Amino acid sequence: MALPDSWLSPIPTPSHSHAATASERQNTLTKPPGSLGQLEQLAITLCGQQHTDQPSADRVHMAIFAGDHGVCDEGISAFPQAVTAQMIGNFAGGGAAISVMARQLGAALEVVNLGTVGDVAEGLPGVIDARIRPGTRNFALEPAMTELEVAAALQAGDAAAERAHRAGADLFIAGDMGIGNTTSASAIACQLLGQPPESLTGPGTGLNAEGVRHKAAVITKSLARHGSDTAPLAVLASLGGLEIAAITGAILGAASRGIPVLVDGFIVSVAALVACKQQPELQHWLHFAHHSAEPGHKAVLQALMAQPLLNLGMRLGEGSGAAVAVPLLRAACALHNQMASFASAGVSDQSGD
Ligand SMILES: O=C(O)c1ccc[n+]([C@@H]2O[C@H](COP(=O)([O-])O)[C@@H](O)[C@H]2O)c1
Ligand SMILES: Cc1cc2nc[nH]c2cc1C
Repeated sequence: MALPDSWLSPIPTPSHSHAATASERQNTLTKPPGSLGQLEQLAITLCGQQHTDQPSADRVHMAIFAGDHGVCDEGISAFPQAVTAQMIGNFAGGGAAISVMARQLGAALEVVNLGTVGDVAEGLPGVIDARIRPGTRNFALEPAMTELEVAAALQAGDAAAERAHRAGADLFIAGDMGIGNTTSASAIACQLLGQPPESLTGPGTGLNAEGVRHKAAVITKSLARHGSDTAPLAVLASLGGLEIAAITGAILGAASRGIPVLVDGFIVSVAALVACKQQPELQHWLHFAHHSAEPGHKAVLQALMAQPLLNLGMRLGEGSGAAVAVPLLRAACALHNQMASFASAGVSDQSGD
C-alpha cells in the first residue's frame, strides 16, 4: 500500500492576497479595529485558505475515525473495548453527542471503521468499512502496526478528505472513537515532544489517580521498547492507533485539497502534531477548536502554537469540541461578510471624518 500524495507532496500555501484584502476590510468595518478579537483573524485566515473575499463555514464535513487498541490488555482505560464497536452503532443510529451536533449544524457526518474488537453490523447508514485489522497490537509488547497498515490507515483518512472535497466542503472536522486511544496519543506526544509520561498522562474516560499512575508506567515501558526514532511513520507504527493514523492522513488530505481543518481535542491534536512533523506547512490550514480537559493537551497545543477558541472542560472526543466551535466560525464569517463599513454606514472612523 503506497502512502497518500499528501504525505510527501508539498502542502499548498493559503492565498496571501485574499488574506491581505480581508485584513484591510476588517479595518473598514464599523467597530474599533481589533475589537472582535480572534474572530477577526479567523475570518482573515479563512479568506486566505478558501481563496475568497466571502469566507464560509456553512458546509461542514465531519468524519469520525474509529478503531480499537491492543494496549487495552494492560488495563489502561475505565471502559471496555467493546464500547468502540457499540459507539459506531450509536453514531449510525443518531444517538451519540456528535450525531446530535451534526444534525444541529446541518453538517455531513460519516464514520470510518478502521477495525474493532467487537462486531459492527453490516451496512449501517453512514458507516464506511475501512477495516484494516480488529484493533492494533499491544504496543507495550510489540509495534502497534506495520508500516503497511499505517499506510492503509493514512489512505483511509485521505479518502475521507477526498469525499469532503467532492462534496464541496468549506471546513473539515475529524473526530475519533477508540477505547484506549488516550494511552496511544499520550505515548506519541511523549515521543515527539520529549516529555516524560508522568506529565502527559491523564484520566482519559475516567481513571482514578492510581489508574493514571499505572497508565504512565505502561507508556514508560512502551517508549523504552520503541527507542529514539521520531520519524512520523515509525512513531505511528510503533505507538499509534488505526484511527489516529487515519486522522493524520485525513488532516493532511484536507489541507492538500485546500480545505481548512477545525481541530478537535487531545487525540485529533496529537494526530495534527504527527502531521505537522511530516509537513510543517500544514499549520497554515489548522484552526483549534478547544482546550480539552485531558492534561496532555496543553503541551500539544503549545507545541503547535495553537490558540484554541474554547475551554469548556470537554473530554469526549468524536469531534464534539470542534462541532461546538462551528457557530463561532460561522459568526466570524457572517460578521466579515455582512457588517457595514464606516463609509457605507456614515459612521465616523478613527480619523474623525
Ligand atoms: O479528544 C479528547 O480530548 C479526549 C479526551 C479524553 C477521552 N477521549 C475519548 O475517550 C476515549 C479514550 O479514552 P480512554 O480512557 O479509553 O483512553 C476515546 O474514544 C476518545 O474519543 C477524548
Ligand atoms: C460512552 C463513550 C462514548 C465516547 N465517545 C468518544 N469516546 C467515548 C468513550 C465512551 C466510553
